Amino acid sequence: MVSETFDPNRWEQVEGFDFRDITYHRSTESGTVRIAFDRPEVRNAFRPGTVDELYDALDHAKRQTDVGCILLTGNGPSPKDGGWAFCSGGDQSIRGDAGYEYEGDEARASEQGRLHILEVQRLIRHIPKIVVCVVPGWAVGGGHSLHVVCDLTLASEEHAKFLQTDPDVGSYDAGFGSAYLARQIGQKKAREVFFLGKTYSAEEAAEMGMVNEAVPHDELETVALEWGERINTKSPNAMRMLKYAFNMADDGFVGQQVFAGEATRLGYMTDEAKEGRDAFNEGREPDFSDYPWHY
Ligand SMILES: CC(C)(COP(=O)(O)OP(=O)(O)OC[C@H]1O[C@@H](n2cnc3c(N)ncnc32)[C@H](O)[C@@H]1OP(=O)(O)O)[C@@H](O)C(=O)NCCC(=O)NCCSC(=O)CCC(=O)c1ccccc1C(=O)O
Repeated sequence: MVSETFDPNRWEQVEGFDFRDITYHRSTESGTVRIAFDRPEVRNAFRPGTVDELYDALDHAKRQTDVGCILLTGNGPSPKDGGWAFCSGGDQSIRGDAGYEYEGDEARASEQGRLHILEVQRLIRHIPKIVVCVVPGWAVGGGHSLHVVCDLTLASEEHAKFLQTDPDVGSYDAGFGSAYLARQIGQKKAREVFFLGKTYSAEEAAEMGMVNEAVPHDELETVALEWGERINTKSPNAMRMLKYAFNMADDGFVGQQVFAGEATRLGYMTDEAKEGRDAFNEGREPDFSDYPWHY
């Protein structure tokens, strides 16, 4: 069993990977993929290998031109105590003095401690698809930050709980996890999340504006798939440009660069740009006289 909320009839495993800490499936019905943390016995805490796998799956999903939606979730429940989690952040049991350390992998044992979940955050931020965080239980610490950076969040009414423990363990996501959270729920509330470390239900998180919808636990993945189907009916160009437009105001020159890159791609697709390319390759002056100065 992948997860109690997972319907095996609606998914097929993506071939070519041998993941240990995550699962990766593609919908049999729409251009939606499902990537899930698979360490339910530790509330889906991530270790460096988990982060590597997550990055690889997201990067693979990014390159599928018939996929418009990525569901990021956590498998469960825990076989130990039945508890549910999306993700409880960095695995504290393998945290070294300078980051999280590879374990059980002698080839990588000599590597520096890693803090590369931030690379995953940036990939989610810039991936030209809609990423929906599907929260079946705890979203805590670095797991909370991951939900913040996703485009949408759907949560289990009964089991989802949102909590920031970063300062309890001497950690601080001073990027999207905090500053972008403040954009979503306001400065006072975001400071409350970190400075008081209260636990919020799915309903409270929706009221605060950091969750889009809370639905019954049994319907969580059905609704998530419906969202995926809905997203996939829309224009890929429009969705990509909108995502980058939403990001741009907060992302400075990097946001502008990502948006502008897509604008350049659209430009390349025009006959006008092709004339410039063809003229160069044919060794002649370009003739743009057929192309209007649009206003
Ligand atoms: C998540 C809890 C609130 C759940 O509480 P509860 O339901 O009562 O369950 P427990 O009995 O506590 O836990 C069950 C079981 O799971 C183990 N476990 C839970 N979380 C973790 C974890 N994060 N690491 C390791 N193990 C974990 C727990 O020990 C139990 O094991 P047993 O053997 O059964 O006893 C609660 O568990 C909790 O508070 N967990 C800790 C949450 C936490 O503090 N997470 C770390 C926050 S810091 C972080 O994530 C930094 C990472 C990060 O994103 C980052 C930030 C800035 C720069 C870089 C980075 C980066 O790249 O990493």
